[in-house]
Amino acid sequence: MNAPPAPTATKGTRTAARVAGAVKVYGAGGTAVRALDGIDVTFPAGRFTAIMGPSGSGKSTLMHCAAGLDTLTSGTAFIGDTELGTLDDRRLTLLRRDRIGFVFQAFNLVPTLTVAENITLPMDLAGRGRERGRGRDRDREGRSRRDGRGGGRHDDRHDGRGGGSSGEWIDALVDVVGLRDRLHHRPAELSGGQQQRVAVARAFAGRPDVVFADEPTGNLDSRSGEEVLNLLGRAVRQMDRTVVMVTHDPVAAAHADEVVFLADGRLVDRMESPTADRVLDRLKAFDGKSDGKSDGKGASA
Ligand SMILES: Nc1ncnc2c1ncn2[C@@H]1O[C@H](COP(=O)(O)OP(=O)(O)OP(=O)(O)O)[C@@H](O)[C@H]1O
Repeated sequence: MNAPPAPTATKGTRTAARVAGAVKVYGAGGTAVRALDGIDVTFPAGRFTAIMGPSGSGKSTLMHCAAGLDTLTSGTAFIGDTELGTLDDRRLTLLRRDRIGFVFQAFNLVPTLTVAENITLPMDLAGRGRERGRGRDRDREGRSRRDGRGGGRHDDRHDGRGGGSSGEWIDALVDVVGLRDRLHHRPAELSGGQQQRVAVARAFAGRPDVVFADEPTGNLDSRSGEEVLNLLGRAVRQMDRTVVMVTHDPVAAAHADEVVFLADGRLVDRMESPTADRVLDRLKAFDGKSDGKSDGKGASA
């Protein structure tokens, strides 16, 4: 077997998600809104990408269509090699469950379950034979790197460890999110930042192809928000995960490897290695342009 490539060599070479020619029109006739106006964008695996743009520029619509939560009016959306438009509702639901993680502004934890139970909930609901999940994941990732997740097969599901290599993964996640001493608490006993860290751990628990985060720090104070953003960054850089995050906040976007900018339903710019100041400057430039005539590429319904 070939030696696994160095992590940097794999960066940006696999595609976690992409849309091509993406158009989304809400409504019809005179009241139609063209929320996406022909977007081509690729979200590389193993990267943290932020989606930014003025209010109403189509960020959430892009995320929802890329994640299979909503359908495009025309164009295509892919998770890996799977074109979402070819899936019936059932297969789309399974794809979302098995291959995508979500983090929303509201933490959406189940109040009656412990932290550990919340983290493993999607896998438990799926009744995912951990064997099945593990095999699929291994097949997918084995191409690019050795996962080193083999191991014991004991199954103590609700202590946050789980069984076998999935358990080792959950175990590592619990440490990354810093929740080891909170595993048996209920969400109401946690701060907002801690609750969002549980939601982040839950999103990554099934080792999805990509985690989509929609304003994940919107309900948090800046310090807790910073912790959650650091966490997303660590998951990408230390655990080879993929994150696509919608945000209004240049400071949040600066945690990403790359920022894609939308304006009037179009992709207007990309920025590698962003800083908050550069992102802010770029947004100001849009504001100047979008007051009035946008940048000449404005969406028309
Ligand atoms: N369900 C809907 N029905 C009709 N129009 C919609 C719907 N959802 C979004 N829109 C419109 O589509 C456009 C893009 O909305 P979207 O929420 O994607 O933008 P956004 O960049 O995420 O905005 P914000 O930053 O304010 O959340 C807006 O003009 C919005 O009013």
